[in-house]
Amino acid sequence: MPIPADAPILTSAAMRVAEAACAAAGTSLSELMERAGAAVADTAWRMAAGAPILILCGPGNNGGDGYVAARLLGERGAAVRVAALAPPATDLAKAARAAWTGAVEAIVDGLPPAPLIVDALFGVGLTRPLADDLARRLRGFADKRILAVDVPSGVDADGQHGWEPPLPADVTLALGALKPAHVLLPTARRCGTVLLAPIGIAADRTMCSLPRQAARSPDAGSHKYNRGMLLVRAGPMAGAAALAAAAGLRAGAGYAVLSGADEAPFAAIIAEDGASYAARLDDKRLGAVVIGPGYPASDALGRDVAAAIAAGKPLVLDAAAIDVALPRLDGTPAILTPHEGEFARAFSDLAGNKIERARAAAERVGAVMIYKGADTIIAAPDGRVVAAWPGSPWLATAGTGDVLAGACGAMLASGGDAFDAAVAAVGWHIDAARRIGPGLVADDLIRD
Ligand SMILES: NC(=O)C1=CN([C@@H]2O[C@H](COP(=O)(O)OP(=O)(O)OC[C@H]3O[C@@H](n4cnc5c(N)ncnc54)[C@H](OP(=O)(O)O)[C@@H]3O)[C@@H](O)[C@H]2O)[C@@H](O)CC1
Ligand SMILES: [K+]
Repeated sequence: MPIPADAPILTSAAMRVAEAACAAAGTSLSELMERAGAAVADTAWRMAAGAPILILCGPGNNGGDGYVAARLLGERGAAVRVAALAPPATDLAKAARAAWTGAVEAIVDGLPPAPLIVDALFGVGLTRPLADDLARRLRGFADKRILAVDVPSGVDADGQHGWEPPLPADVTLALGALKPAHVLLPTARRCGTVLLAPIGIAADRTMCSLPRQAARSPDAGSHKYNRGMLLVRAGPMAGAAALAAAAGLRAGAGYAVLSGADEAPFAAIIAEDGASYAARLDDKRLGAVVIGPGYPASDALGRDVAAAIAAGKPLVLDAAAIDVALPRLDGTPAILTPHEGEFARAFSDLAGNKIERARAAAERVGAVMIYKGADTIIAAPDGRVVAAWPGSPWLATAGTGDVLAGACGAMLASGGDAFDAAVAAVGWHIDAARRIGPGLVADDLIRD
């Protein structure tokens, strides 16, 4: 289920702002609809490969895009039919309907299907779940190829309601920008391959999909300390911290110390007993501290986290270390990596979709949040968001969170912005998982 990299994500309200800005800058809304319809027609043309196409049009501008696409496909010689749910209700959709000279069938039981169905029923203007009889009729097309215009109809584009569409798409053509529903579960799974038609909208980029990761190569002036010196503090389950330290080296740290452990997976990692932890925290060359992997809540964890915060080093906090650190962070640069259960425990009062909750948590704590899951969201206190859907399903296995924490440590230790470090670490983690694929165990991520 690929999705365009580094693409803007806009809510329906932000789409309307962008649309108005376009109009103010001289591009009419009918021109935008023409561009949208042309992009739908191109995609449908390729997907149909000569087979007949049935376009289902709704009453709003999503339906308007469908009528424009029908006209353009007809002009190209495609075998295209149109069926409408209701007459067009907006001026733009009325004009698009009027320019379609073919027949308009009704969406009723027994409507003959076509090998390709274009779903132009509802886009960002959906305000409630679909009526039962419409949902039932749409389910009847489930064995056809489905191209959804903007979002699969029935989906709440803003991702506030997890309404699932009766007709999941093989391809969804997002118009102008991605929408939260394309990157958040459960709806992201129903969008198929997501493509983006830019249509000339100047979209705000505060919220984007995960960018492609450039290879991070050391340069001629690099040495082990300026590539990033990383300290991983082990708890009772030292294996998890060892995974984090090894991942830190693999992700590009120049030097990794594993404090409080007898052995490490690589000879290149300095494994030492916990007594020197305080001295390590004082080391001026130290770039970041990772604490939490394999370290359940205890007085010792509280002391170790407090010492790390007092040292003022950039922190990566995972698992129980998140709860311990929250009341004390107070401006320390940090990346927090909660999974669903940890997030719910720490931020049980926050409401909204996953993006909004991640953002609110980051703002409250003043630290970067990597809210993990198949639809990982990275949020900064200043409102920036990167959505990492679809990740790799092979990461759903023990130890991969420890590896991510170590990768965050490496990116943070090399200096720079904590949000950029978190994005780079999530990207590194997903790329590594995709290279390995079936049968992945967390240890594979640190091998090569
Ligand atoms: N933004 C842009 O830059 C561009 C946007 N473009 C396109 O416009 C789309 C947005 O269009 P839109 O705002 O007209 O809304 P849309 O999704 O067609 O539906 C609204 C209609 O549906 C109705 N309705 C709602 N829920 C319903 C339900 N459950 N069951 C039944 N009816 C329901 C609602 O009526 P009401 O709620 O008043 O009853 C209203 O009549 C966008 O996704 C993209 O495709 C492009 O053309 C170009 C550039
Ligand atoms: K649609």
